[in-house]
Amino acid sequence: MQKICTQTTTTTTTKAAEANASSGGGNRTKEETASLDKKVNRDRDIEKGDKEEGGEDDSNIPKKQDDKTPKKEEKKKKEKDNEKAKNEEKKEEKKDNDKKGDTKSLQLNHLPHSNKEHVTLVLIGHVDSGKSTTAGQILLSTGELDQRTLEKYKKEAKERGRDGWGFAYRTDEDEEEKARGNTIDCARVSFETQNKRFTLVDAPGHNNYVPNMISGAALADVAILIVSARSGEFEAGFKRNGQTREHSLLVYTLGVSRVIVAVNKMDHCNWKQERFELIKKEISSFLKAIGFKEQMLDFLPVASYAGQNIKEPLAPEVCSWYKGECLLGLLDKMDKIERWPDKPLAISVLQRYKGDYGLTAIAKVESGVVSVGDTVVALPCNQTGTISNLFIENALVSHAIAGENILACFHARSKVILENLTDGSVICHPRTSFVHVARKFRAEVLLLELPNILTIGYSAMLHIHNLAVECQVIAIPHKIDPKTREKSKIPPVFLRKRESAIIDIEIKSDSIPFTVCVYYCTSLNEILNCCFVVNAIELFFAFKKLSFNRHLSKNLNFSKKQGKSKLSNSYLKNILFWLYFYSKFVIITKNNIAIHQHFEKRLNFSFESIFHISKQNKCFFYKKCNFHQFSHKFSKKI
Ligand SMILES: Nc1nc2c(ncn2[C@@H]2O[C@H](COP(=O)(O)OP(=O)(O)OP(=O)(O)O)[C@@H](O)[C@H]2O)c(=O)[nH]1
Repeated sequence: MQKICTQTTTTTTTKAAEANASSGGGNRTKEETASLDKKVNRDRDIEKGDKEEGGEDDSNIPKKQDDKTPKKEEKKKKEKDNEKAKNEEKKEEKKDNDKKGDTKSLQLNHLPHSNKEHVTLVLIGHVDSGKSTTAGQILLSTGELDQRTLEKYKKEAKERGRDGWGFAYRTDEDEEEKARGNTIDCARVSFETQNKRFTLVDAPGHNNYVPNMISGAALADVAILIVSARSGEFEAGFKRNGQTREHSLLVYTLGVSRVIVAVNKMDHCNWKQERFELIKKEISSFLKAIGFKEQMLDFLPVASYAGQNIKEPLAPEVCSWYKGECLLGLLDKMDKIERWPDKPLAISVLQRYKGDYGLTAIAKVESGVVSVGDTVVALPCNQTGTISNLFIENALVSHAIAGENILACFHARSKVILENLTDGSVICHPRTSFVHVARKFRAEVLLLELPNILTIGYSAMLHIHNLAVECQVIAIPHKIDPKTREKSKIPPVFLRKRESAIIDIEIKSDSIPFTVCVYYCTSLNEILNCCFVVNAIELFFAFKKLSFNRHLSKNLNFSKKQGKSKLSNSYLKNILFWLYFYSKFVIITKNNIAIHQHFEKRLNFSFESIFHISKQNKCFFYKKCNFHQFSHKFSKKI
């Protein structure tokens, strides 16, 4: 899963970074080109340094003025000397930086568009509902795709016998994707509206590529759910195992709270209001049942292929009953996403590579601010490094705040190395008290659509951010009464569908430990208040609550009986767990061999710690305690 996704993002982002690095061609925006030109010119100035001493830079100082008065001449001379000294300084600094692989002196202080809020969107929905077409149409409407290129795509699609797939070729660039007419990997593109900047992730809709979709959606803020209004297509996507349902569950558990439902292909039903209302009613009640709040849902009819209701409101002769915003209008007017720029730094790493700027992480700033020159620590490898360069949308920046998707480059002298900066790692400032590495944790779960039962011993894969690790349910200390919310005193032997319980999870010993950022919130309920989802075939279950309990050792209540579960392994099939970390969930899937092997290759860490929690000033602070101490206490209790 991760491998495939890596390729896509690396090709888009790496290429861009490399293009910048070499100051070569590439698909840059005007601002990027301007900033790079600036940088190159400055480089040249510095290189020329000595030569300019000979008076070549006098062209900037009109000679006539110099001759006017001796005072002025003196002043000019002084200025010139100062400039020379500055050039010398810059030259030295640059030499030094070049040696270190650091280009701090070349940084831009601000992005040209930094006053606009950045939002990451993910396009989700059943296969062929029109996600890629919508992405193409959005890019065309915002000037990120030109008509000529689109015509080329359309022609190519026609030649391949896929007339109508032209728009999709903007994001489905891969040969296989074009040949199949399906998105396989998540593609990332950027666009801007009047008030906002967006990164748009086009996720695959096909059932086979759900892991790719999870990876792509892991860092999204808002989802655009594309539902086809075409007769039979909506029904197929919305049936029990359809991806309209599955993707909605996934994004919810990945922490997305806002969904824009675009009912697409309205041209197929002649813009009939009844069809739209029926779809709206069904999807709305389903999304609310998952846990989305009504006020966070928007519905609009569109016909992406013709670009109707994407950039411009609908003409009355096309559709007289819809009076709301068009898609780009809705996106532009969306409420600000809550961010934590003033909290400690936490950057989740999507992927990493070694490029012209050295070790580079493709990442998202989840909280805090990161600046060029910052000393940071990567977890779980616990290796330090210095940020030498930061890129946002291919532009060099001096800092990046919460919410931004970045390329973070490490100084050549950094201790952190490529092999250890695994996907899903978290970068934070050293000695931060809220990012931790763990092997064990406790969570409250609600089991939805569980065909059989759940007992101690479930083996599964845990996904957090972009990381997947193997884990196991090691205890079910309490069942929770759905009405009173009281915890049972006796540990249940097993759990059934729709039951809620406290369970303890352990990361398997040969697996990479995972890094947990505990986001700040105003009350414990806030951190714990979430919903959870279960899918019938996949047998998902969700951790409703994450509670790194202060008295974990006291509360833990392993039962020897439970340990000797009579249930056979046949029950332990394809599980997906969801664990919520404020706005982030962890997903656990069982028997995902590809992921397992992928991680096994690089698993050589051994962090053993659990959390203790205390509450101070409306924030949560965690102290690590040694796992062995914990086990000791625990075994004493037994
Ligand atoms: N009539 C009509 N067809 C559309 C519309 N939007 C998309 N299509 C067609 O639907 C088909 C699938 O579109 P895609 O954009 O590839 O669908 P997708 O959801 O990205 O597909 P996957 O990524 O493979 O899940 C193409 O033939 C499009 O031309 C629309 O508004 N009206």
